[in-house]
Amino acid sequence: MPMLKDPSVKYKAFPPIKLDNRQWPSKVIEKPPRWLSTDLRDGNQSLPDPMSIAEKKAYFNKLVALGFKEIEVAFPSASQIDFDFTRFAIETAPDDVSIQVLSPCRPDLIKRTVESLHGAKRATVHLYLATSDCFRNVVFGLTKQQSLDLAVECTKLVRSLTKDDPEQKGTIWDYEFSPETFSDSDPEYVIEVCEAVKKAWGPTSEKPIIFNLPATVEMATPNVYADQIEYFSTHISERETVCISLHPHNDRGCAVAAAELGQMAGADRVEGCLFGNGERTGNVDLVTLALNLYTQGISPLLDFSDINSVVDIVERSNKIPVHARAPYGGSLVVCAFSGSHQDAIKKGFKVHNDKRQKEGGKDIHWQVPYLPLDPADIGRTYEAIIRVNSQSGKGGSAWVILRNMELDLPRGLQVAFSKVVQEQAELKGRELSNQELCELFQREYFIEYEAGIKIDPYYKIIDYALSGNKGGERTITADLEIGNEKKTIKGTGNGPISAFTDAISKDLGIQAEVLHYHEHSLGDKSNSQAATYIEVTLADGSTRWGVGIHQDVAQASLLSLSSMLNGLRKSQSN
Ligand SMILES: CC(=O)SCCNC(=O)CCNC(=O)[C@H](O)C(C)(C)COP(=O)(O)OP(=O)(O)OC[C@H]1O[C@@H](n2cnc3c(N)ncnc32)[C@H](O)[C@@H]1OP(=O)(O)O
Ligand SMILES: CC(C)C(=O)C(=O)O
Repeated sequence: MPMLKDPSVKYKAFPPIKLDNRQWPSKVIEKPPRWLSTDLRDGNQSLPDPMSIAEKKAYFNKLVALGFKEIEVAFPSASQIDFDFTRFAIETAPDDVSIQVLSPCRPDLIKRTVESLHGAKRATVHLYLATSDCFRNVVFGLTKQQSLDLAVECTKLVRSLTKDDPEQKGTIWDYEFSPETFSDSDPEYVIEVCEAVKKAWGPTSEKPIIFNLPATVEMATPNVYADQIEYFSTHISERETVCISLHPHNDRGCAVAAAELGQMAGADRVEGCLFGNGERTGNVDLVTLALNLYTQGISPLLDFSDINSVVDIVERSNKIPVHARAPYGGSLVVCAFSGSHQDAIKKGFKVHNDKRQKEGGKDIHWQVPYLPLDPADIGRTYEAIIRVNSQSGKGGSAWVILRNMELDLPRGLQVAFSKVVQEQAELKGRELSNQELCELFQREYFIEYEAGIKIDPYYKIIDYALSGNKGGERTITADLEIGNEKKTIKGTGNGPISAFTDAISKDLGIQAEVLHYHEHSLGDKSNSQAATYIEVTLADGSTRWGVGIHQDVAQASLLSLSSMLNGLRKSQSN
């Protein structure tokens, strides 16, 4: 069945909400909402392969560790497993964590649900009843008044079994009512039902009733949901005795936007799942909402410092991978392949780290191009940020060499090495790992370093002696191993480098004039090594780089010249 040329015959645009003088567009989110995780209920009920008890327990413990204070753990009347898991949660929850459970407005199921909570320190009974015309007519066959009466009768039953029952005084009870399909309901009718439910429950400002307003199916643009929330917030009476909770689903891919605009519209609480698991296209992603707050400078009061462990438990429990591009947690979201991004990120990190060093290492405003968040804040390593393939530029491979070998390549050498990398990346047709890049660098410049591979250069410096002449000239006598032969070369100059280039000119017949020289120390240990980078102009006018690493700076310089000789020989033999 192909798509309709005129879909309007089958699909109707969602009508705008009549909301005079809407305020939410000019509002800003200034604090985190009350969070409720429904991973173990709405998330779990939607899984092809539901969590085992062991997986639920591990997930529950992770939610507590992340800082959730309200956790919907089950639908206890649905199965013995859900009932028993509710008991586990009741028995293990910290005193400040409220255990929430869901029940439909069916008295027999409500009684079973309340039974599952016996002895809880804190518990929330959550009832739901759809209020849209579609559900009321198609699923229940009830009139508006009958649905309202059912919601009131069930609320009174919950009250009689919980806060009004002397046997239940040991539990701090909360009550949540969801006009299910709120996003497709007549706003005035929802208010009518909730006013009646509120009257039946009897909330106070200290113990507000939770009205959870679900976009059970996301039906319209996020601004419409915000209008619906603001309408509810401005029309419900005794607003101070009400906690407005959001429960957006993601059918149009807008759940995060809907949840943020809904908070701007007055909501106090958000229900969702980690990385957006849940029915169909999922519930709103609580990780994204929390870290969106964080990158606005607002603590979400949830701890995602080890985001990889969150990804791990979500994937293992749901048996559904977190999308590689999922905000903050996706495997590809803190890495850049394209050259201009890598270049900008590398420069951004340098500016940031230099500024931070000047400030004594304290945290400063984060402004690194393309990275809205410092990956380290959520436990992600910098190494993974820049990865190299055929789309990468000089900055990417230079970043990898810097991070893995501590070699801060001068720009000219970055350009030269990037050509070598590009050739390899195109040859292999894939990303080059950090190890492959470091080995490529070693082989290209014939250098060895602690964690690297063994290199067998043709030109080796075995020993050398420097002597000073009158007038400040220096003479070098260097013992080389060239292939399998030993040879001593001798030259003079104003320093070791010029003396050595003089020696290779006289005794090896290789003209090399130093064009650029850079050096820096490696590591912060007192016996730290020196890295030197030399670019020379050869007799034919071409240029070539050499790299040397040694504790002695002079020796490192000579090694960079022998590196250049080896590279020259390699290019001539190719
Ligand atoms: C939007 C949501 O995610 S809501 C939560 C949904 N989650 C689940 O359903 C998971 C757990 N549910 C279950 O295991 C089962 O539904 C049970 C055990 C609770 C009930 O099973 P059954 O009695 O066989 O009913 P069934 O699953 O077919 O549910 C449909 C019945 O519940 C009624 N119903 C549905 N929602 C509600 C509600 N909120 N309040 C009252 N009745 C409701 C329907 O009208 C229908 O009644 P009918 O059979 O008389 O026509
Ligand atoms: C039970 C309610 C809150 C629900 O899950 C939904 O409407 O999506």
